[in-house]
Amino acid sequence: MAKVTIVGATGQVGSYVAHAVSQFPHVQEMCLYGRPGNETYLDGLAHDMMDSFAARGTNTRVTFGTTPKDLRGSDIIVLTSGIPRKATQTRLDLALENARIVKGYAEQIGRMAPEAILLVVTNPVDIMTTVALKYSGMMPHRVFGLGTHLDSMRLKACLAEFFNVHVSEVHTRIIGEHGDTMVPMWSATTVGGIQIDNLLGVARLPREEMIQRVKSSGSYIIQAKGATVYGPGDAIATLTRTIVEDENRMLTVSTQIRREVCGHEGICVSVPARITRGGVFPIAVKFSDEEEQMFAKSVQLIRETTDKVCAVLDAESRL
Ligand SMILES: NC(=O)c1ccc[n+]([C@@H]2O[C@H](COP(=O)([O-])OP(=O)(O)OC[C@H]3O[C@@H](n4cnc5c(N)ncnc54)[C@H](O)[C@@H]3O)[C@@H](O)[C@H]2O)c1
Ligand SMILES: O=C(O)C[C@H](O)C(=O)O
Repeated sequence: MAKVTIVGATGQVGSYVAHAVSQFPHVQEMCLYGRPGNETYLDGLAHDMMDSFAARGTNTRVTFGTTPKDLRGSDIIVLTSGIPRKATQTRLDLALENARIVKGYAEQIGRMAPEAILLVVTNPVDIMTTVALKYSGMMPHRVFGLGTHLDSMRLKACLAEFFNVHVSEVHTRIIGEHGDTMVPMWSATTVGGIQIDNLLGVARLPREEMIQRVKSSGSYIIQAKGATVYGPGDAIATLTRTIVEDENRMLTVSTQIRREVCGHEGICVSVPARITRGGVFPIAVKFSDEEEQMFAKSVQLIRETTDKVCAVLDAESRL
């Protein structure tokens, strides 16, 4: 049984995730965590969720908190606090402002719940995952980011539509940055268990167009309705369930890589990783030459931005 805490529960993504995750049988307590001053909102949210659970027959206990001691006893913490981008911005535009928010929460979590597993959602997620890892002082396998799991699901939806099959027939993965330098792993893409290059219809597959659609999906949805909620929310819920129920799945999430991935190390970026109740562990994989080159560019961009952001945070801490 597990206590799951959603930091940023007053936000659009946080509140949806809290509701979605509470349905899983092993979630005993759902703690809605927010900033001091938001107690009334959080209490209202807790009551609204309890009504929903009564209607659905869910037995999860809902609590809320705004002070660090409320984080104690958490098995999984999902960090969604931060500014969302406007349709005209890139995720990288949010880096410094959100890094300050993530640093503050990471320090609290590192003090109050160092044994929890921390799932970072705040954008730009790869950079925020390194910030969370660094300032929480937690073990690398206990801190990971949503990364390209959402992008992989978006590509899966495009492929299912193109091949006119149920989504469960499609397996595909995207690695690298949750952003413009993301890398589709066509080498690991199958439909009905068949590698796509062996499918006769594949010649017509508009690969570049599909990847552009995945890359622009977030900004398209933000422009149309203000925020992406259900896509990320259910991607986060899947990852949380994978941990709580110890499903031992291999998914692409942002995790600190060591030299096992193309010789890069010391940065959080999405690669295939084993996700268990004990934590998240990157897997040594051989990529195609093209994937490896594209992945190197993605790592370089993330590293440059992460270094800049951490230098500012460190300078501010010394003031
Ligand atoms: N990684 C992904 O795929 C993904 C998907 C969706 C959203 N996101 C990111 O998640 C974050 C939240 O998105 P949202 O749509 O829920 O936004 P939202 O505006 O609805 O919610 C923001 C949350 O952050 C909190 N917050 C804002 N400023 C804060 C501060 N200075 N200190 C502490 N808390 C603060 C708010 O109280 C609220 O709980 C954004 O950074 C967004 O880009 C990431
Ligand atoms: O695009 C965004 O800013 C939100 C999120 O990263 C997404 O891809 O839905």
